[in-house]
Amino acid sequence: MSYIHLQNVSKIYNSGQSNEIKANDNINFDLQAGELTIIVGESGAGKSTLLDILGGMDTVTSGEVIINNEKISNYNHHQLTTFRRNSIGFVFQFYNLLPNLTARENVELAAELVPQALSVTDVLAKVGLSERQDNFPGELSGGEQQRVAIARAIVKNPALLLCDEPTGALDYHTGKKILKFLQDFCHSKNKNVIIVTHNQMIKPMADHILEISDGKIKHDEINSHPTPVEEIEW
Ligand SMILES: Nc1ncnc2c1ncn2[C@@H]1O[C@H](COP(=O)(O)OP(=O)(O)OP(=O)(O)O)[C@@H](O)[C@H]1O
Repeated sequence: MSYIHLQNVSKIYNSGQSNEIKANDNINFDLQAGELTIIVGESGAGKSTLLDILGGMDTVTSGEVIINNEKISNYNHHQLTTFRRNSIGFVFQFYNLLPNLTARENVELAAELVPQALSVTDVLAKVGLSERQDNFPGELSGGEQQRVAIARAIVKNPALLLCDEPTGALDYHTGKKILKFLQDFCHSKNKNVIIVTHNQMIKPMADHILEISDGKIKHDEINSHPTPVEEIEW
């Protein structure tokens, strides 16, 4: 059984109206446990919609979403909240940190949500922020803020880490470090990481590549020899 299974998944906005949009249009794919997956496509292709569905932040119009043997497409609001809290780490393009909490406090807040949290001190060390943990987000660089956001996501020890354009606000070298961290995290911990991007050049880093266009999966490829991020130029 695949770790993630999507069958005939559609998400239609403004259904039946003149401005109807098929953001996701009959999507089918399977992801195996431990895969780093890149979902790539142009702006408006339906990437964020798909990521939100996988993370239980949005619901499907039709179709089935099964994650770790749980049919989350049948979940009610309360079940989705529990699923998100316990199983999902989410990394956003613009970090979404709480500005009035220090780096450490941002991570602690997430750790308090779940029973299986990792050590806040260890996770901050892992992302290289031990020295900056008492700084507020406004005192940190973009790369440092994104590392706080990643620490906040992984301290929950989630089975599934979802990243929506995680390097979109970062310069080339900082972005590369963040992608290397995500690749190492996935492969060393055997976790599932899904990265949404419009950057075709980073596809070789993934174990699994899904190309999306007009809400449809246009290409589904397994890469049995992913390239280490440090060897990719873009
Ligand atoms: N809440 C909504 N109501 C109506 N239309 C929406 C809504 N959310 C997204 N859409 C539309 O669905 C389509 C897919 O949007 P989505 O955000 O998933 O694309 P994306 O590939 O993530 O784009 P980007 O890279 O620009 O973020 C777009 O046409 C968008 O305008």
